[in-house]
Amino acid sequence: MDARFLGIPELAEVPSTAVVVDVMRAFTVAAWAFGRGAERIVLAGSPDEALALKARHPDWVALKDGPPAPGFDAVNSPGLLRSADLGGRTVVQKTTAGTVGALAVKDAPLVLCAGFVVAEATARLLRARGCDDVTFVVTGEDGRAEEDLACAQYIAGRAAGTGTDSAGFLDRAAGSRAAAELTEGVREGAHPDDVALCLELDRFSFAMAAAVEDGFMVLRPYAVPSD
Ligand SMILES: O=C(O)[C@H](CS(=O)(=O)O)OP(=O)(O)O
Ligand SMILES: [Mg+2]
Repeated sequence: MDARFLGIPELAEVPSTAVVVDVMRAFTVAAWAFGRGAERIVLAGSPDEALALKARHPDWVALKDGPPAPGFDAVNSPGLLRSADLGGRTVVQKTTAGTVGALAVKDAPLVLCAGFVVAEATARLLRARGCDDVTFVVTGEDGRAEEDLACAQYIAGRAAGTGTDSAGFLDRAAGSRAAAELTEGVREGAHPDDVALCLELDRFSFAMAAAVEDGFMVLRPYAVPSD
């Protein structure tokens, strides 16, 4: 497999297959939302767009990163979301890195969003589709976020079938700046279990695929058959 690892500012062309990685915390949160029953996640381009969607659809669940904010129902924390009942709900998500990365590749024919919690399912889907040219979007810190790069490289290894061992990749993520900021309380809207939840390898068996629907980038769980 031909894999490249790019930060959001480096995305010059539309990739044929994009895997957008945000371990801490957007796509760990997205996976938990599906795990708690959400039907779909609309990826919003701005807080104002998220609030406008919420105003039009009061039953939708508006979520953004940072501290709790007026008009939003939830924050970007797996620890805080894991007990929510989201059965059948539509979630609107806006974050600093993850949702921005997915929107940056919205024209790609296949867009997967991933973190360690859906790593194997994502790799399995890449294998099943025979994707041999994959752009990994390393969303954090303009492509330098260690947790996202480690996860992207891990998924690439698994997709290539090289028998990649997870331990070193998870250690890199555990030692990342994002993990430290979450642990030290620098990032707002956090739960003490967030880092551990973001490092829970293959917590979920589905992958997550995003596509444009009615003008919006919509993320849905994707059941991947075992190979
Ligand atoms: O909520 C997060 O952890 C981050 C926010 S920031 O990087 O601390 O500003 O957003 P994400 O898009 O999930 O990386
Ligand atoms: Mg992040």
